[in-house]
Amino acid sequence: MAATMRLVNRTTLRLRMGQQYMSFSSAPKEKTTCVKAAHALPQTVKIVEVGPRDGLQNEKTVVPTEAKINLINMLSESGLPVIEATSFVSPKWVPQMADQVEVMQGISKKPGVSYPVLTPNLKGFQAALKAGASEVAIFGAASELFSKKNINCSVEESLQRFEEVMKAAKEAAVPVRGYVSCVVGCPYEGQVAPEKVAHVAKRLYSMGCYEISLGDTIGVGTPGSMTKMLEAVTKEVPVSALAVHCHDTYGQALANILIALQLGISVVDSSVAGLGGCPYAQGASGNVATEDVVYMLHGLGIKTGVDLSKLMDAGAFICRTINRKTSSKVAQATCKL
Ligand SMILES: CC(C)(COP(=O)([O-])OP(=O)([O-])OC[C@H]1O[C@@H](n2cnc3c(N)ncnc32)[C@H](O)[C@@H]1OP(=O)([O-])[O-])[C@@H](O)C(=O)NCCC(=O)NCCSC(=O)C[C@@](C)(O)CC(=O)[O-]
Repeated sequence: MAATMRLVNRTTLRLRMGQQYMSFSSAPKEKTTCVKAAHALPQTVKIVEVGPRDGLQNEKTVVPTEAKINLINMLSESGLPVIEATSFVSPKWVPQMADQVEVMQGISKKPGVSYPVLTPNLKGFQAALKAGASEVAIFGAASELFSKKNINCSVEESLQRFEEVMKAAKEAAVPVRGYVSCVVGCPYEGQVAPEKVAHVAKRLYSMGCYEISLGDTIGVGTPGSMTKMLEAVTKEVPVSALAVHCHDTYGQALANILIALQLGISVVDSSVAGLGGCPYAQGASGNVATEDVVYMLHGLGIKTGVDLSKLMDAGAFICRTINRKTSSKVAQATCKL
């Protein structure tokens, strides 16, 4: 037993990223980490459902537009306040999102629900506006190599592009959310320094993003590394303007979300049935399942406004349609597959 424990402690976790293996040695550095300022948990949490975009963008076979529209409509009926619907990116880069206009025009927009879309540049922003989007998200990264692979420019160049989007968005009175990807680890660079994340988050906030979503794109974060990263970011951006976006590759997402809640964050991104992954971060698994987040939050007495049963119906629908097994533990446990 003791020998096994020593072995586990020495184990370097490896995440397969295409042909590369990045190492994330964990335990020793994190032993000294503790949550310094635990806030009272929030009474309500806003869940940002990213399944129709982040969840589906990585599917290899094209998901029929009608199925995407049905999924979004079912999610709207479950009480979710925000549903990221699609992205206005190049169809050459992400073919799965090529039907963005049809999706935006086909969904039944429920009053009170917002349907943001991703826009990497001015071209995407203008197309999104024309298709009826009333909220957009720009997406940067804390890692140079990921930025290059994902949006074909450096971090600084991306921030300059985003300034153009922000200017146009201000003129059109469109709210803009900002993402920072790779907030604890990058598939190409390994560990990412919390200061880099804080720098990009601050820039996005300063240019006018009303909310900054911190993405553990490849799901390597632990409560230790999340705490360090969040402590750095909260020095630069008010906690009320932060969200967390956790992928669940190493099964740490719920623990990481709980850490974020304890630090005062009350906006959580998640994906129904735990679908997803980023096309430019091969090997990373989907987002934390929305069903599991809702179950945990309700168990903590935190209000979300989400009807778990209707949410699970939406998860079951999309899993049947794309012939995938749900990653939601709650759906598995209740046999809503
Ligand atoms: C940003 C670009 C376009 C740069 O790509 P580029 O090739 O450098 O762009 P370009 O300006 O040189 O233009 C090349 C072609 O793309 C067109 N183009 C240019 N812009 C657009 C646009 N907006 N919509 C449609 N078409 C566009 C443009 O018109 C031209 O067309 P062509 O003349 O060759 O026919 C490209 O790299 C791209 O689309 N990348 C998107 C990648 C992506 O969507 N990744 C997944 C989302 S990020 C993510 O998942 C992480 C996140 C947010 O979830 C958080 C987390 O988990 O951490």
